[in-house]
Amino acid sequence: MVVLSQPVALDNHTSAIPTYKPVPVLTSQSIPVVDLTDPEAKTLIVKACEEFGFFKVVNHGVRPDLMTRLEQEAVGFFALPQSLKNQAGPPEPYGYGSKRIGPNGDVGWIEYILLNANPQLSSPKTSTIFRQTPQIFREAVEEYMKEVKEVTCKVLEMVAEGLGIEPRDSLSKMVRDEKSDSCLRMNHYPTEEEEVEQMVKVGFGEHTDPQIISVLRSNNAAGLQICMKDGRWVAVPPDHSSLFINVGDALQVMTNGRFKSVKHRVLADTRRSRVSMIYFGGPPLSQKIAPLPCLVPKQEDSLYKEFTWSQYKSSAYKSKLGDYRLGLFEKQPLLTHRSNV
Ligand SMILES: C=C1C[C@]23C[C@@]1(O)CC[C@H]2[C@@]12CC[C@H](O)[C@@](C)(C(=O)O1)[C@H]2[C@@H]3C(=O)O
Ligand SMILES: O=C(O)CCC(=O)C(=O)O
Ligand SMILES: [Fe+2]
Repeated sequence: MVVLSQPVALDNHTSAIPTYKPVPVLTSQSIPVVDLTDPEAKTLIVKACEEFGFFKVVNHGVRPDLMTRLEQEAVGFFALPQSLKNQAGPPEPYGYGSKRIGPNGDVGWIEYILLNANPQLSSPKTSTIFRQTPQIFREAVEEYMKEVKEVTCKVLEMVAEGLGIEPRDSLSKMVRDEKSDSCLRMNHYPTEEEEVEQMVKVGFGEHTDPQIISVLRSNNAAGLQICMKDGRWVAVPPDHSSLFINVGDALQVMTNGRFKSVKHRVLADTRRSRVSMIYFGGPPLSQKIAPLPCLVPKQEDSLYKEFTWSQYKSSAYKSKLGDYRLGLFEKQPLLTHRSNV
């Protein structure tokens, strides 16, 4: 496995995809695994969210054939001629994108499709994606999203129970809401013919996900790494039959920092193509986000200002991938002692 030293070269083809000389990183045996059918699951989830902001889920209930079918459809789309794929881009923010991530100059060794989870809000570009391939792709997306949304809500209900938040659907109802601003991303980290020996490319630079939680499924190609509390990077062994959960910024705020949104990245192994699909469980745009009163009995202990998801999202889209987006929404610490000078 690898960690990054300083970038040693820039890819001249795409101008700025950082390429690094690999140095060893830990491969984690210690990433928590939660069996959703375990009666202790809620306690284990809370512990994992506090310690890592990340965990793996087994017995999640998403049918394996749905995951495989969506992966195959995505692979079929990514195999189309570049000119056809480009008709579905550039993403704004939904649609097909290649190498550029977001609107502020971030790049990676990646191509992707970003879809709004709400079919009523699908953009003309999204429709173009489906026009390139048979109807089966649209169906695979819809069926997968239905089941992965259930897992998302189940995990959020377990979080609520584990933290003693009432009612138990306080968090999950934001994702179940028909106006929920959730999205699905399918990422493809391609192989490269001309392999530069002993180099890794940044597929998706380090960042936290802005939403409540993200639910990730990938094929068996490695690449995902998470950052531990002490700053060390840990490689996550891929497992195509499991799902991986990330705590997002909105959940960090609602738990008043008890859960931390996990910093993560993908370092592409250009000998093996990685395909991942991530469901980002988000609240409605008008949803107010603030520490939950039951977790912060004294208002003055609240670490964050209240904001709407719409405000956070606009702010996120003005930021670069690696920026600390929550900084703007933190309360200033109260000065308890005045100096006489
Ligand atoms: C650089 C950016 C891409 C991103 C929007 C942003 O300005 C900052 C957050 C990025 C991120 C990370 C998690 C998800 O992949 C994503 C869809 C999201 O909601 O926030 C992406 C955004 C994107 O690629 O549009
Ligand atoms: O592709 C992956 O494995 C992770 C990508 C990711 O973090 C994201 O899309 O936000
Ligand atoms: Fe992410």
